Amino acid sequence: MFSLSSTVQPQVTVPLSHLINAFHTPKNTSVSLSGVSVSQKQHRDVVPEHEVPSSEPSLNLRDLGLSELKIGQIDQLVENLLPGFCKGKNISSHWHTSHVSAQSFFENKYVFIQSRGFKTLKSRTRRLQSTSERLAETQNIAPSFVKGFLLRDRGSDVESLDKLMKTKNIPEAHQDAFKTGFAEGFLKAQALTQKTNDSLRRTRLILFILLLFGIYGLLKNPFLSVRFRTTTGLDSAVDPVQMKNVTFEHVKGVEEAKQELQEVVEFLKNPQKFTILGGKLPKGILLVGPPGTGKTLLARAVAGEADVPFYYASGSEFDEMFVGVGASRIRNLFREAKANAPCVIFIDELDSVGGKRIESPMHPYSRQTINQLLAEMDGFKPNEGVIIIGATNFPEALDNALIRPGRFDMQVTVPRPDVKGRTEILKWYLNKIKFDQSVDPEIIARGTVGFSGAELENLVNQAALKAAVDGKEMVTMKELEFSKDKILMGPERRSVEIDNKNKTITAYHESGHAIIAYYTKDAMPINKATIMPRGPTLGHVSLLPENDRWNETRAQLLAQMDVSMGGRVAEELIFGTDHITTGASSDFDNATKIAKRMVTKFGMSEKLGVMTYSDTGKLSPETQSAIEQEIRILLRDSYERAKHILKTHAKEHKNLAEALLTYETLDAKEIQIVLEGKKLEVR
Ligand SMILES: Nc1ncnc2c1ncn2[C@@H]1O[C@H](COP(=O)(O)OP(=O)(O)OP(=O)(O)O)[C@@H](O)[C@H]1O
Ligand SMILES: [Zn+2]
Repeated sequence: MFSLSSTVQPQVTVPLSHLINAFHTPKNTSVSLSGVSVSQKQHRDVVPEHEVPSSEPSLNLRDLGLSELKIGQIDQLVENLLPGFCKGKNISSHWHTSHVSAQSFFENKYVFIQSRGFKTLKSRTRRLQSTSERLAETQNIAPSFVKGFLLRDRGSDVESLDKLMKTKNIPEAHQDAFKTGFAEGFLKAQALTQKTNDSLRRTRLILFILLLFGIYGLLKNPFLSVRFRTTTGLDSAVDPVQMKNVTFEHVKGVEEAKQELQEVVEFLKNPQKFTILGGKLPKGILLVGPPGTGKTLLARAVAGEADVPFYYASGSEFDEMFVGVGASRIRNLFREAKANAPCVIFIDELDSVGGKRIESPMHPYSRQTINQLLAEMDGFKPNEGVIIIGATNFPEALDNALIRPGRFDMQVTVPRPDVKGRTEILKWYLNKIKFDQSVDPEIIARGTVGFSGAELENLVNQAALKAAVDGKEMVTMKELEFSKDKILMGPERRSVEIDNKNKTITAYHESGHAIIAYYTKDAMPINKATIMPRGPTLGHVSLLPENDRWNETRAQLLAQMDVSMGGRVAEELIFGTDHITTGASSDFDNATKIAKRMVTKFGMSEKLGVMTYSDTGKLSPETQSAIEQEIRILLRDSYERAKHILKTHAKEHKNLAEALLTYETLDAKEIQIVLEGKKLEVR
């Protein structure tokens, strides 16, 4: 059994203490920023999870509609919104104990709000003003400048709070966060359009709203912890977020994906007509790609282009502790969607609800959830006009049932942008800030290989921040280069380190396969090995059957098993059992499949004899356990053989991995040269 590394689990909550710390270290704006943005979702699988003690109240960034917090936003959040958010939560004692510097700050607010008066509001507003002034002083920048510079308008998504509160599916425990998010979005929107005076009036209004909600929350649910949000989903209604404002125009550098999705848009515009004309569409579309490449954005754009409702759900939301909650959420979601077809249902992080790995004690009811999802997908006809778009970074981790025909049977790859795409994305985000004539996005694009859309957006924002901190009027190449380097080399660009680490792991993994194939008599000869990611896979070794007809003898099957094992064993030998990756577990699956076939189909087991067991379900428990036992033995032996070979040829293994790291792809001849200990010619 392999438990896949827990870092795959999305982590989008930010402990309040981080925000507070961020706020309390105005000098270290960048450091504290990264402390917060560590939890931004695009870093979720490369950054180790924060230790968020369950008693620690935390904010869910996604609920705020944010992928990261920017300096101005932190300021605003902490100053205006968190108190409303914390209201009614049993948190004050927490601040007493562990956050001394934050304690007084928060206690103040706490008392503030409890006085429930307009005077309080006024003084809070004044306080707000003074803080931005204070910040401005320490940074030597004008507050309005900071705002105009950094807070881009995403506020057009925001409708009236009343309406949204009614129509959005928000578990009770999330409502405060939602309100905060709303108010936050509101602030953002008005930051662009309003002058300070005006904005203060609005801020006051928001504070008032929050205050009311705060009191309401206190009366209703005084000790509801933020992270514990399990029981409230059962009866919640689901309603769409209409995304009229997001179109394909907003998604840059993923032309192929857009083209593939164009047909879906046509379908959604007029489902009946589309099907009458003989058009056929999958029910489910899987958007596959690394984090931050715009999968969510694309899904919204599909709905936006077709002008239909967009239902958002995140796989991790279904990850519930109580029986039936996830399943019932799915049911509600589909019921609402079907009633409002044509529409788009988007399920982000599909792997966290539909992954193979979720059958673990950590996720006791996920099987129910996934079954419900499957039942719902089977339960309507293609012409009903409901399109389900799922997003995942790990398609190989998905439950096979999900990708069968009639379910998520269309895959659209959303890759990291190439240089042209990066240029477009940079231009797009540059146009939202003030930048100097001399700025050449293409130069930056050339230096940012491997950056995702979200990272490029971040780069531009960081440059703007830098310019603001330096008291400049505009962003120049200097700031862009600075933030590029900072992201590339600074502590927060862990993804580069991780990318390098991943590359190394992949190199050892793939050379593990190659070494076994090379030194095992009956294995197929190697065709090539590569660590270049192709589609969603990190790397691969391809083998060539010698003859057209690959006659599978027992020895050949065993060799095949060993080759499969090689990748996993290599990871274990080099990096230790703690670091075995997803890719490695699929090797193990592979080997298991072969072993199973050998025992049950090919009669290749001594113990069970020459017979086939076609329907394993009908066998006696004894026979079944004998089969399992045999499979286990085959796997164990294969594992040992692979381990032995890799240990014996540790030096060759290392050489090959290093050659792969240098050349990325090696063909059969080159592999042989390396394994014979000769030098590869520089290509
Ligand atoms: N191709 C792109 N064009 C424009 N903006 C982009 C692009 N990719 C990412 N972004 C920016 O980054 C943000 C995050 O992207 P998004 O949430 O769509 O990524 P994702 O692929 O869904 O990531 P995840 O896998 O983490 O959910 C977007 O809201 C957008 O601001
Ligand atoms: Zn492998």
